[in-house]
Amino acid sequence: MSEREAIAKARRIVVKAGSSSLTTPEGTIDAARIDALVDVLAARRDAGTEIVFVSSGAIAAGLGPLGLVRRPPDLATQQAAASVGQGLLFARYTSAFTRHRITVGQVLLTADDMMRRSHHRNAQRTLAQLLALGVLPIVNENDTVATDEIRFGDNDRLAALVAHLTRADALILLSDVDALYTGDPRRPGARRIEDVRGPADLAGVELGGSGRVGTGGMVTKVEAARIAGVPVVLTNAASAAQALAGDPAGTLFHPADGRRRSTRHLWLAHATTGAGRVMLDAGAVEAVVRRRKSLLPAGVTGVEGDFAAGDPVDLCDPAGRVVARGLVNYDAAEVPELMGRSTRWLARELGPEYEREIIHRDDLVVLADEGGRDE
Ligand SMILES: Nc1ncnc2c1ncn2[C@@H]1O[C@H](COP(=O)(O)OP(=O)(O)O)[C@@H](O)[C@H]1O
Ligand SMILES: N[C@@H](CCC(=O)OP(=O)(O)O)C(=O)O
Repeated sequence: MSEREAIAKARRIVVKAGSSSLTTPEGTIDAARIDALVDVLAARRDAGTEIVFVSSGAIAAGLGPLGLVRRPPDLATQQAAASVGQGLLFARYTSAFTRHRITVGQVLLTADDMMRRSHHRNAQRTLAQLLALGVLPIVNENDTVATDEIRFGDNDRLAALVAHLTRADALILLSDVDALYTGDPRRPGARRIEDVRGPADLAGVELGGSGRVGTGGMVTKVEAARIAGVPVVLTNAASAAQALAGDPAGTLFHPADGRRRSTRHLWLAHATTGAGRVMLDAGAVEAVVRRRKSLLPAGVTGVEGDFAAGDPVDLCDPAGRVVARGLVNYDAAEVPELMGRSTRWLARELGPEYEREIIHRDDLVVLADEGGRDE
């Protein structure tokens, strides 16, 4: 079965629509386009496929009501716009889907919900229960509380992680361009790309920035396709029906073979940046990278940055190369006192709570797997 056929037959699909497909240049909801898209999603739902809809547009839809003409640069005004726009957006979805007798449920996620184990399980359970109850979940980032440090910003990577979280069979990314091009299609000479089977198909492709109201441009869409682990179609909202039907619309990203990684690990590897750096000696690199062990204080030689317990941090080898990323169990200020010490010594001298590892192996992702990263 081809991947297009697999999309046509998929039992569960995540569909993501970008701000530019849902809002007008005046910063209001584009009711006609929303209704048209809802008709397409409802038709596929009625045919028996579970749909999880990831909708951007909260910030863009809040601009008009606040008298703003363009996306504000500061986070506080973006958060305020999202607060206004998300309510309007969801009200529109509720009435549009109700015409099809489909009940919708609003799910607002933060990056933490993808990363921290307890939050992650919670989000997974909620989405599974909504689907089990026949509800169509409509997901967005919880922009009103997301701060710059813990923010996805774009919904492309969020949609890819939601595809993992819900074990969807396919991901459809709807934008204001009908496909991926060899360069920004607003400039002459850009050619359309039908299929992306691996990094070689992206060699020389210029992944430009976003359009009028979107975030991330093509970079985050290609990143989303890389981490989704299922077939991904990138096209415009007007071609949503063809994309869902498995017809040749937009660009098809074929999933890479190989083991599927957990959503949390994908998030750590692809969607976070380290809040600081922890330097490892050669023995610790060997333990973490080769033997997939937890990072113990004994193998730490230094620390940089001002992170707090629970933050993602980069782990560097003695040459300064980032080899792994993980959720750290200590604040940056605590680490120097623990470095080079055995956990037994620390427990005896400082108390049993210091027996814990710097990073537990379940909270670690080895970036050397990805060919390493020099940062
Ligand atoms: N190589 C490329 N192929 C297609 N579109 C591109 C490319 N480089 C940049 N773009 C631009 O990316 C924009 C879509 O990204 P974005 O504005 O973030 O969309 P959305 O709001 O749908 O997420 C398009 O308007 C397009 O002009
Ligand atoms: N969560 C944000 C999404 C930000 C954004 O612009 O995303 P996108 O249009 O998908 O590139 C919102 O609803 O405004």
